[in-house]
Amino acid sequence: MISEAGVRVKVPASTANLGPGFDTLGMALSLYAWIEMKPAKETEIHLYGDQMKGIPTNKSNLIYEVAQSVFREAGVSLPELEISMYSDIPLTRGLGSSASAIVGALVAANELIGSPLNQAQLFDMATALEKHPDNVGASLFGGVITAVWDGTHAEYLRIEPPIDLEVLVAIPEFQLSTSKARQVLPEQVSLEDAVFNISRTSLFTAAMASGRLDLIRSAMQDRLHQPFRAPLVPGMARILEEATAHGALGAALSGAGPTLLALTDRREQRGMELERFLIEVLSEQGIKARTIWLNPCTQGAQTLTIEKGVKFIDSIEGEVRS
Ligand SMILES: Nc1ncnc2c1ncn2[C@@H]1O[C@H](COP(=O)(O)OP(=O)(O)OP(=O)(O)O)[C@@H](O)[C@H]1O
Ligand SMILES: N[C@@H](CCO)C(=O)O
Repeated sequence: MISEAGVRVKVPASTANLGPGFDTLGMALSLYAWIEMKPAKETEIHLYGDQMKGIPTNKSNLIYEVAQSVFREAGVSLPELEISMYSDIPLTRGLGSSASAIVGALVAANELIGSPLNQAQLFDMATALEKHPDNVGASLFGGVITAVWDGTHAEYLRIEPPIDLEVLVAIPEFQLSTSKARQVLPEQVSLEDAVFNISRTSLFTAAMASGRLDLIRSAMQDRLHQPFRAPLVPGMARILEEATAHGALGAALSGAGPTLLALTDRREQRGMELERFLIEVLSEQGIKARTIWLNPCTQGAQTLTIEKGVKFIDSIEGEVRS
């Protein structure tokens, strides 16, 4: 049954890899995008917020295309849609903007036609579109996700993030597409490096599950992608090496970058020092960056009630401010 009133979905940003868990680990973050979808006579796409610049407003828009893939899968025809989107998630910076758009569109489109697809089907579709399950798993389910993908089917386990875990991100002004950041990776790795990463990914997952923040420092080391991506983000190698001396539990490139992410223990209160360190190192390399303190987001994509008579952007602005 199609909802004529439309649906609204709020979806979190995410960070992928968390150091060693390349294409495997993800964590949802308290930075959001909102998507509203309604049946329409003629397709209209309204994009709001500074982050949406340059995104197409015709049927080539990712949200529209993903929605149509849900309708095809469910055997429903709904070619004309009114889509509104507001996002605080910066594009092409390593905070899962494409994953949040894909997940938001899948969840909204499915809800719009009465939820014929289950969560596992949505996760498989999201992973097939994004090509790896880490960001989409975190945006769909919230929390910390460890996931595998066999090319058809994705499996995951969701871990509740430790309560004292806090996240500092330094978001450089420049963009770095995932495809560019994947092109620099080697096709083969040594057994030694594979073992290095498997052991740390396992330790990170277990540390999250048991609240052992003290293990994060060793667990966040990586040899599979960060060393090769370091030249793309000047200052990154020093930040990854020295962040723990400035109050971080551990640091990583967020997703494919260029955002750098530090995990902290909110009880330790060394945030200012860490923030200054990240900004200074990037600035020495001529890179302007803004920092944001975030929390792990425990809730994945959620459907919100649409208030009658209130414009999309007015109600979202109310929610962003509150
Ligand atoms: N709301 C949206 N509508 C349409 N296209 C979008 C939207 N959000 C993201 N995209 C597309 O996704 C691209 C960014 O994807 P990319 O994987 O390169 O970076 P990211 O998802 O921000 O970072 P990462 O995957 O490293 O966490 C944008 O350039 C844009 O083409
Ligand atoms: N695991 C992916 C995340 C970015 O989408 C990568 O590092 O390329």
